[in-house]
Amino acid sequence: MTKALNAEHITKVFGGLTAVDDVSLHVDAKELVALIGPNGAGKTTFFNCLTGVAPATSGTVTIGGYEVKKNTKAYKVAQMGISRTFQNIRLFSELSVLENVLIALTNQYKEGFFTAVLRLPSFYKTEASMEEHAKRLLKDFELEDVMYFPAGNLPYGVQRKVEIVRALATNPKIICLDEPAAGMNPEETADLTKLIKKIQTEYGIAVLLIEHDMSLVMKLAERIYVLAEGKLLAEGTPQEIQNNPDVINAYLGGGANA
Ligand SMILES: Nc1ncnc2c1ncn2[C@@H]1O[C@H](COP(=O)(O)OP(=O)(O)OP(=O)(O)O)[C@@H](O)[C@H]1O
Repeated sequence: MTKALNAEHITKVFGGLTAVDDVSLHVDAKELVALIGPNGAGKTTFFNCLTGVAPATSGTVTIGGYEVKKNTKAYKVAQMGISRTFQNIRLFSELSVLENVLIALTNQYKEGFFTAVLRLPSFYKTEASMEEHAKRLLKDFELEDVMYFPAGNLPYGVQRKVEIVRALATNPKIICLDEPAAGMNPEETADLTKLIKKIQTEYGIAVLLIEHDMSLVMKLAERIYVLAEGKLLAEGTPQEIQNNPDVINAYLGGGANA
């Protein structure tokens, strides 16, 4: 089976600091994998290498079997089938929830230049299909009640949810979520857990999850990779990771939210 994501020997150097050091990781199609590690371990930097936000110093990334060429722009990498969320919410706060999702859909509903400029009938048909698609997604994730609200006015947990649905709207092979539960209350975290599971099982999209909330990770992940000081410390099932002495020493025993 083609892997949703295959990253081999990724290294990222900032000046004198090697933030990610020869890390290889893969996510199979429809698999849910977590990447954990103490603060500063290199998790977000690794995500940035995967998604073209800050290209790796060395190493290769393939998405759905296609290699990401060096210096490919982040939006081109996204078009190859990887989408992500950031630690800090990056919605268009003045726009409505619906408009935020519509923006993410535009790549899938491309219109010819003349069709758009001349406002030919197919332009309006495409617009209507996009809106229907966006509303279907919002309904599916129980966001239809807030779809006309400015995204920036919504509670934090709801904004996070909108951001994930927006990432889903690009029709990716894999979604990378960077600490989606950070700052959420227990009720919001429970809702988020269901949402992530739904992306994997009902939408058939692979998920790579960075998260400090260990109960969420242990509940959701099929496999876990552990980073420490930029290096891959361990890889295994949740049970193997929980019982790995190196991991307990470096992370779970180090005051993490276990
Ligand atoms: N743009 C940058 N320039 C220089 N150093 C950086 C840059 N980005 C990250 N770093 C450094 O790289 C290391 C890894 O940081 P990174 O944010 O990837 O860790 P993390 O595992 O995601 O941490 P956290 O769990 O706190 O988000 C840190 O020492 C950080 O200071």
